[in-house]
Amino acid sequence: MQNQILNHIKSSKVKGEKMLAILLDPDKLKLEIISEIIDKINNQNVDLIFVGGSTVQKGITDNCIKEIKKYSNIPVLIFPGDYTQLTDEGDAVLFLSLLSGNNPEYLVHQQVKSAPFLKNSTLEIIPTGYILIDGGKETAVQRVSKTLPIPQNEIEKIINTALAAQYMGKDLVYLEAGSGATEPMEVIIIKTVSMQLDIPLIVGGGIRTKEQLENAYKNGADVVVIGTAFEENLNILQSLK
Ligand SMILES: CC(C)=CCC/C(C)=C/CC/C(C)=C/CC/C(C)=C/COP(=O)(O)OP(=O)(O)O
Ligand SMILES: O=P(O)(O)OC[C@@H](O)CO
Ligand SMILES: [Mg+2]
Repeated sequence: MQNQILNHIKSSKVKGEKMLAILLDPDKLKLEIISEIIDKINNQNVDLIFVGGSTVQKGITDNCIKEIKKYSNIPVLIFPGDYTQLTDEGDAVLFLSLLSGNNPEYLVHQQVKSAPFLKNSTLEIIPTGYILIDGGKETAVQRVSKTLPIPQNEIEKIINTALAAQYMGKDLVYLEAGSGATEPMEVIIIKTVSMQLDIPLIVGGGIRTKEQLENAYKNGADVVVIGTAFEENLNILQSLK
């Protein structure tokens, strides 16, 4: 069905049902351990599985998602660092444009390079404004994209960038503090951005505790993404429930 996953995210937002996404990085996932990993995700209120990385070896996302799909019915969204990560094994792609930076490669060229694949693809395409916020240390996204994050105190710029995403027709905004950020972004950012947006808001980067998760939800995040904390402790989801 067209827009199935986006519609699910939108209707959850309307109902106030918060969503949790777990980020899995194909580079770090040996195929042999995927069944064990999925076992830790199933039945833990995980709504979405994101698969991607800033740099992923070409061609491995395919087998990684195939393996995930053997053990789980949770929708798989490709969260691509570049167009080579696209595969029809996924259910949808967060069709990112890195709006916080001024590198045309990540604003539009990666998207152009993905068009020949996407025109014959079954992936649901979800246009997403991706906004990198300074999380206190240099991140993989920053290194790969050669762009600077927006400082947390430039709140007007963050709001305006998120609004511009919505006006451009993006279906989602993703506020990213960077994978493994020492601290999640200040909740005031989530709050002010979410209050001004009509479209759903994804928040990720540095979220490790139940309190941080709840704070993100309370302040208006519709989807929270957890990657590093799960990589470091596969049993963490029990304590976040
Ligand atoms: C639209 C298509 C086909 C591609 C989008 C390309 C764009 C605009 C990417 C944005 C910039 C970028 C490099 C995003 C990466 C997002 C991501 C998957 C982050 C999670 O991975 P990390 O944890 O940061 O990276 P590693 O763990 O691989 O170091
Ligand atoms: O790895 P963490 O810090 O949980 O961040 C998740 C995601 O937002 C990274 O792109
Ligand atoms: Mg990572």
